[in-house]
This record gives sequence, C-alpha cells and structure tokens, in this order.
Amino acid sequence: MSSLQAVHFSSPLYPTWSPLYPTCSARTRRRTSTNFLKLGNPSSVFSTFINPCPSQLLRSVFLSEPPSAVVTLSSGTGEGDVEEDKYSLRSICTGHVPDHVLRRMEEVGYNFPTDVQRQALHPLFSGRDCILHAQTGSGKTLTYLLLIFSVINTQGSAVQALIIVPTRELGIQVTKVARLLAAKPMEVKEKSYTVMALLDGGMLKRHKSWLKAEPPAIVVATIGSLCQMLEKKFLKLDSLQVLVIDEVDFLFNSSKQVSALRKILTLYSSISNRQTILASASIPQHRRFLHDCIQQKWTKTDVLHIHVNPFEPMSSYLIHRFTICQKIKRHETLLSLLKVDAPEFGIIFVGEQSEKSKKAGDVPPTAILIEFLRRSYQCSDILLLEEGMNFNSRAASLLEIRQKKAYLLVATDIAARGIDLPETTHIYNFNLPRTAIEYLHRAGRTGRKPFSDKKCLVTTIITPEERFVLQRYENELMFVSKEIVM
Ligand SMILES: Nc1ncnc2c1ncn2[C@@H]1O[C@H](COP(=O)(O)OP(=O)(O)OP(=O)(O)O)[C@@H](O)[C@H]1O
Repeated sequence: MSSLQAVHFSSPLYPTWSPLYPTCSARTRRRTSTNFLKLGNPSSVFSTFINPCPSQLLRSVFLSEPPSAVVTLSSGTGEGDVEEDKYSLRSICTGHVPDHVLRRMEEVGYNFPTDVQRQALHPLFSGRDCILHAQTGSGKTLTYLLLIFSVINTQGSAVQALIIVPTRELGIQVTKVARLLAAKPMEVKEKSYTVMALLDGGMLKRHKSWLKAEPPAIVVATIGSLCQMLEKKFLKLDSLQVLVIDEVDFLFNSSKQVSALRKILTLYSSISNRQTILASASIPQHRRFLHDCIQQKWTKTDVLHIHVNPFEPMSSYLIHRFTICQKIKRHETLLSLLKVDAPEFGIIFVGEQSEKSKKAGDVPPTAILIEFLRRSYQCSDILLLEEGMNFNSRAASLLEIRQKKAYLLVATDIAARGIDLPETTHIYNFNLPRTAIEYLHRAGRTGRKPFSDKKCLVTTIITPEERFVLQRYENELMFVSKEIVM
C-alpha cells in the first residue's frame, strides 16, 4: 500500500465502481463524486479515492472491478499509509482509549470506523452528552464502549460506567463485546477492567457478594435487576461517569420503565457528574425527545443529537419484498418462499400471541409454525426464541445459533432489538409488524456487516387488507417494497 499512489480505472464514471459508493458516508459520497467527475488525472482520482476509502474498501472494489492500471508514481513515501491511518479507528481513538484496548479492537477486526463511529467519537471524547441515532447494525455498541474505555480508571473501586439495555439477550451480547475489548495481555500490569452483567434472570445473590467485595468498573444491566440493586443499596452510582441507555425509545415505551429510568437519571445519579448517551436506530419525534431530555434533566443542555443518514433510516443493502395471501394460506406461502430462497441464515418473525388466545389455552403461533416447518421443510436447524421460554433456554437457543453453519430462527419481537447475528441474510415477517418502528428493527437483524456490500432480503407476508398498512410503513421509513407473486 505504501507505494501505491495512483489508480486508473477503465472508466472514470462513478457507477463503474459502485460497490464502494454505498459504504461511504453521505458527505464523502458528495465530495468524492464531485471530485471524481471533476478530476480526470489518475493521481487526483486516487487521492480522492483513498482519502475517504480505507484499504478494506479499496480491496472490495478491486475484487469486483479490477482497475485497468495501477500507476506507481513514487515509492516508499508511506503517504498512502498516512492517509489511511488518518481514517482508522486507531487514529480517532489514540490519546483517549488505552493502547491495549485498541490492540484488542484491531485483533477483533475493528479497523476502520463506521459512519456513526466517525461522526460520534470526537464529540463523545470531548465529554458531550449525545443522542446516538443511527441505523441498525451501524456499530453504536462499539461507539459507546470506546467512550467508556476512554474515561474509566482501573484503579477506582466503584461503578464508573452503566449500560442499560432492554433485554437479557442484548445485555449478554454487550457484555461479551465489552469483555472482549477489556481483555488484557499478560504484559500489561495495570488492573483489569471488570464488567458485570446484571440482567433479569441472573443470580442476584452472587452479584450482591461481588458488588460488596469489589464493585466492577462497568455494569451492563436490565432495568428490573438494576432497580432491585439500587433500592437495596447494594449498588451505588455516586462515581458514575458514563451512563448509556441502549434502545432508549424502546425503554421509554413502558410507563413502569419510564419511572424507573427517571429515578436512575435524576435521583441515583446526576447529569453534572456523568456523561449521558442515549442510543437507538429509531427515535420517534426526536426534536421533542431532545427537548424533553433537557427539560427533565436527563441530559445536559448542550446535548448533541448525532443523526447519521437521516434520510435513510434503514440500510440501503436491504431489499424489501412482500407477498399477498389469505390469512389461512400464510404457512404455505412461507413454505413456498423458503423453498425458492433456500436461506442459509434466516429469521422468521411471528406476532406475539394475544392475551385472549393465551387465556383460551391456544397453542402459541410460534409453536404451530415450528411444528409445520419441521414437518414440511427440509432444514434440520430450526430454533425458537420467544418470551415464553425460560432465560436458560433463550440463552441456549442464541448460543446454539451462533455456532451453526445454517439456521432458521423462529422468533417473536424479543429478537428484534439489538440482537446481532451478522450472518443473517433473510428476514421473513410471517405477520406484519404492528408499527413502522417494529418493521425497522426486525429488518435490521440483517445487513449487519458494516463494510459488506451483500444485499439482504426482508420479505413480509400480508393479507390484501394489510397492503395499505405496509404502504404507510414504506412512506414513514422511506423504502420501496416490491410485490412477489407466489
Ligand atoms: N468498525 C467496525 N468494523 C467492523 N465491524 C464493526 C465495526 N463496528 C461494529 N461492527 C460490527 O457491526 C455489527 C453491528 O454492530 P452493533 O451491534 O453495534 O450495531 P448497532 O448499531 O448497535 O445496531 P442495533 O441498532 O441493531 O442494535 C456487529 O457485528 C459489530 O461487530
């Protein structure tokens, strides 16, 4: 790379190397496309090309459309490396995040920033409260974890960072990434970062002893367990420096959770001592929300709303389709879809069972569907994830699925928020989601490889009467869904 100074493509028109185009930020796209068209000479083309585009992207372009010539203008200057480094995650984080965390980050494969990381990390490192509003699968978790690693002090013996999540499953996932980054090599002598998962369904007794003996630096918690610990004074937030609320709009949906969050935000900790980060891919009425955050003293008055891709709420790598059938034909329609698509990694979302149906003792729709698929579809690995399962079975299902070479997961909306199964290429909405936001989060369980240009499919089965509802979601979320006839 260090000697590569100029690249000449067979045609200097943008669409010829379009694989690169969607992976750049909107600003980069504008800047690059203008420059690209303006500048004819190869070295200028290269400099506009390499500046915003790290080698990983360059490689993907080379693979899909090899350049007609690679021109080496001068060798060994290392300029290419400097340019590339300027845009690496390491360069953004150096001086803020400890070096051993950066090394771990690179070992894991996080080398270049995603759009949200590029836009949010500097303001976060400067201490600003932020609302991180970016597409599903855009890398918000790493963004706030890097901030946390930049502020916590391993010598302290108090909880310094708290991440609140809506579900146990998301909590386990975030804890895993935090521990992965926190793992220290033997030669690093300082104390390790400790990460506690304080999640519903966990053994709170064990956590009490741990908190009493030596409070962890980072706690990842669900509201229920967290409140128990706070009310009984086993956990104190006096030294809290960073508070993250992930999937914030989801948590603010329930009045019980709102009142618990209110206490955490204003009673157990104070805005003046901590930095507050509220993250989600969907923040309905975000201006109002921002106003409320300031009014209610959940955030400081200079809170930043970092809204990445505001005109593209969902990834452009998703292809949306729908098929219309009568309600009683849903199972057969899904089966036909699966036979045609033959997905290796897919999630089928099923609507929750109504209270009335539960009271009547009906078999849950998920169980009926699983039974049907096991009978009629040749796929050995059909798994289930739903609220009705106990916490251990839920964890086992997710663990198993992560180890599979192919899977079909039948799930309720419990799997729609935050769960990261990056191999997933197909989403099926067996039932139409209840809201556009629900659609966005279900669809967002696919297309989760930030630098991949692979297209993923989201297919919704609807009845004729539901067509206008889906159309409303299309307008709200700015996407187009194509009808397929089965
Ligand atoms: N800089 C990066 N380079 C490569 N992969 C990354 C990078 N940042 C994040 N990822 C990967 O992208 C995927 C999505 O990240 P993450 O789970 O943080 O998304 P998210 O924005 O929180 O999505 P959601 O809103 O659905 O919760 C993960 O598999 C993560 O490992």
